[in-house]
Amino acid sequence: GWGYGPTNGPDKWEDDFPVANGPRQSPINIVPKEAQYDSSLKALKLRYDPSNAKGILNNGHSFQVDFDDDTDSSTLTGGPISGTYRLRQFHFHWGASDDRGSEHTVNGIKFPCELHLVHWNTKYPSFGEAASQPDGLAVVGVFLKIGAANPRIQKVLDALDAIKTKGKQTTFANFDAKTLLPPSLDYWTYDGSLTTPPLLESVTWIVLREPISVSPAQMAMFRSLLFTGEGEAPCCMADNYRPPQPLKGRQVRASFK
Ligand SMILES: NS(=O)(=O)c1ccc(O)c(NC(=O)NCCCCO)c1
Ligand SMILES: [Zn+2]
Repeated sequence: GWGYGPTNGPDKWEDDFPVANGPRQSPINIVPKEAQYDSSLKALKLRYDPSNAKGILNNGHSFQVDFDDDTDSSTLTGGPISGTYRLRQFHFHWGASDDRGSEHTVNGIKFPCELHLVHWNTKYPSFGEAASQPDGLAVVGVFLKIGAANPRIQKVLDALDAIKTKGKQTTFANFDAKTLLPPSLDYWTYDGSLTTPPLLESVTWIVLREPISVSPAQMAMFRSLLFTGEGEAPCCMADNYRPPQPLKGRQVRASFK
C-alpha cells in the first residue's frame, strides 16, 4: 500500500489514485503577498467538548486522536464555511529533522510539523459520505515551530509509547483540542484535498497564520513512533508529509490584512 518511502511515496500515488494530478490538490505553498484579503470572511468559531475525545491510534501513516462525532458537541462554524462541521480527529505530519515536516509551506518555508484538525459537514449523514463531496470536509492546519516545549502537546506525546506500532490504539479521554490552537485565529483559506490517499477533493483548507511551539525533545518523541507493525523490521515514523502541489489557478484568501 501507499506510504512515504521511495517505492510507495507521494510521487507514486498517482498510479493508484489518479486524482493526485487533479485541479484542487493539497497541500500548497502559501505566498502571503499573493493571498487576497477577503473582508467577507467570518471569524472561525471552534467549540470543542473535551469529553468527546475517545482514543489515540497509530494508523501506520501518522497517529490520530479520534473524537465522538455522533452529536454537534465539538464543532467548527464561521470562517469560510457555511453550516456546521463536526470534529472527527486530529493528527500530525512531521519530518525526520527539524528542517522539514509540514505539508503546507509559507513562502517556501517548511515547518518541522503540522497539525490537522479534521471536520465534516453535517449536511451529510457521515464522515465517509462527506469525504466524497466538494464541500464535505474542513481541515484546520496549524504549523508547529521549534521553540519552548509545548505543555499542551505533551499530554498527546505521553500517550505515544502505548501506540508505538501500526494498528495499536489506546483510550484518550478528556482532551480539549482547543488548547492546541495559537492565540490568533487569523487564517488563509483555499479549496483543496486530502493530503493522503485517497486524495479526495473535498476539503476547505483553513491554515492558521500563527504557529504554536514545540521543542526539539518533543519532536524526537513524534519520531519514536513506527510506520511498521509489531514484529516487522522497525521503520521510524517521520517525513510523513506530501510536498506542495500545483495551485492550478486557485485563489488563496486571507482573513486578515
Ligand atoms: N491529511 S488530511 O488531508 O488532513 C486528511 C484528513 C482526513 C483523512 O481521512 C485523510 N486521509 C485518510 O483518512 N486516508 C485513509 C487512510 C489513512 C490512514 O488510515 C487525510
Ligand atoms: Zn493531515
